[in-house]
Amino acid sequence: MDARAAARLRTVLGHLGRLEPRDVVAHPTSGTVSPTSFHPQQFQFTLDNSILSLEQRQFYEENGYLVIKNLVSDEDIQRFRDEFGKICRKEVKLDRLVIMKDVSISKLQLAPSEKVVTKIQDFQEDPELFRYCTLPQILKYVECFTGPNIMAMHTMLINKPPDTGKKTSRHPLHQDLHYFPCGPSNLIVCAWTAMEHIDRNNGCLVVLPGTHKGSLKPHDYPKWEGGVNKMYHGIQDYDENSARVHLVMEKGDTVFFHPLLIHGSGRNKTQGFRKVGIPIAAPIGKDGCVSCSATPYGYDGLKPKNP
Ligand SMILES: CCCCCCCCCCCCCC(=O)SCCNC(=O)CCNC(=O)[C@H](O)C(C)(C)COP(=O)(O)OP(=O)(O)OC[C@H]1O[C@@H](n2cnc3c(N)ncnc32)[C@H](O)[C@@H]1OP(=O)(O)O
Ligand SMILES: Nc1ncnc2c1ncn2[C@@H]1O[C@H](COP(=O)(O)OP(=O)(O)OP(=O)(O)O)[C@@H](O)[C@H]1O
Ligand SMILES: O=C(O)CCC(=O)C(=O)O
Ligand SMILES: [Fe+2]
Ligand SMILES: [Mg+2]
Repeated sequence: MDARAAARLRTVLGHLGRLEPRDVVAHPTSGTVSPTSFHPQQFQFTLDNSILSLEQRQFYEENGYLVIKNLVSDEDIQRFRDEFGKICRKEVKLDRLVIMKDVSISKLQLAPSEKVVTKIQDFQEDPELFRYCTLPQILKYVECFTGPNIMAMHTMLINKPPDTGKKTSRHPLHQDLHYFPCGPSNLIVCAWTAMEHIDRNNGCLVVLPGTHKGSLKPHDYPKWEGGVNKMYHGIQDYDENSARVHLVMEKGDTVFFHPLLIHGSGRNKTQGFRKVGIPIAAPIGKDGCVSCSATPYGYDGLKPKNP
C-alpha cells in the first residue's frame, strides 16, 4: 500500500467511533504488561486488555479463532439484508463494489436478484453496510487483536447459494493471508458474522484449529470437476487427516480468526442462500500494515467518509 493510501486509511476509523485506548497496551512482544489484566503466560496472538477472559485468550492462542455469541442484533442484520437486496436488484449502485456470481449459476443468465449474487466485496462506500465495520461491539473485539488504530482492509458479504449439484458452492480450504501480503500477521483479524443459523447443511465455516501457528502455504485452484469460482484458491498439500471443526453458529454470532488459520466452507445443501458479513481488520500506523505495497486485485483502501 502506498503512503497516500495508508494516509487515507488512517483517517477512516478516526471518524468512526473508535474505541478509547484506555485498556490497551503495547503489543505483548514489546514486553509491556497491562496493569488491568496481568497474565503470567506469554501471549503471541492476542493483546493485553481487559476485554477477553483468560480462557478466551488461551483458546485463541491455541486454536486461532474465537466465537463470540450473539454479537450483532437481529435489527442490524435485517438492515444489512435489506441493503444487500437493494444492491442485488441494482436499486443501489456503488462504483467500486465487486459483485461475484457463482460460476455455475452465472451461466443461467437470470435477472438481477439475490439469487445471482454469491458475494459482494469492497462495500466500504455503502454507509449502511459499512456500519457493520463500525459497530462498537465488533470493534471492541477486533481491538483485542489489532490494537486501537483499526482499519478495515477488506469487506465482504457472502450469499452462498444452494449448490447446483456441481459443488461450486464450496470454498476450498485456504489462508486469507494468501490474498494480502501484509503484516504483522498476528495483528490482523477477520470477523465473520452469521446472518442466520449456519451449520453443515448450509455450508458453515470449517476450520483447522491451531494452523495459525504454521506458515503461509502454497495456494492454487483445486482440481474440482464441477468448476471452481474465480480466485477461490485452495491449499494444495492439505493433510486429509487433520481435524476439521465445523462451526455451528446462530444469527448474530461472530467468529474472529487469524489470517493464517486454514479455513473454508462446504456445500450449501439447502434451498436458502446462506449469508455472512465479513470485514478483515488490521492496525494502521508504523507497527501496522505498511509492508503491503501491492494488493492482489487493486484494492487501495477505504475512502474517508468525512475528509
Ligand atoms: C490490504 C489488502 C486488501 C485485500 C484483502 C483481500 C482479502 C481477501 C480475503 C479472502 C478472499 C477470499 C477469496 C476470494 O473470495 S477472492 C475473490 C476475489 N473476487 C474476485 O476476483 C471477483 C472478481 N469478479 C470478477 O472478476 C467477475 O465477477 C467475474 C469475472 C467472476 C464474473 O464476471 P461478470 O460478473 O461480468 O459475469 P458474467 O456473467 O458476464 O460472465 C462472464 C464470464 O465469467 C464467468 N464467470 C462468472 N462468474 C464466475 C466465477 N465466479 N468464477 C469463474 N468464472 C465466472 C462466466 O461463466 C462467463 O464466462 P464465459 O461463459 O464467457 O466463458
Ligand atoms: N479431503 C479433503 N481434501 C481437500 N479439501 C477438503 C477435504 N474435505 C473437505 N475439504 C474442503 O473443506 C470444505 C468443507 O468440507 P466439508 O466436508 O464440510 O464440506 P462438504 O464436503 O461440501 O460437505 P459434507 O462433508 O458435509 O457433505 C470443502 O468445501 C472443501 O473445500
Ligand atoms: O463464508 C465462507 O464461505 C468462507 C469465506 C472465506 O473464507 C473467504 O471469503 O475468505
Ligand atoms: Fe477466507
Ligand atoms: Mg465433506
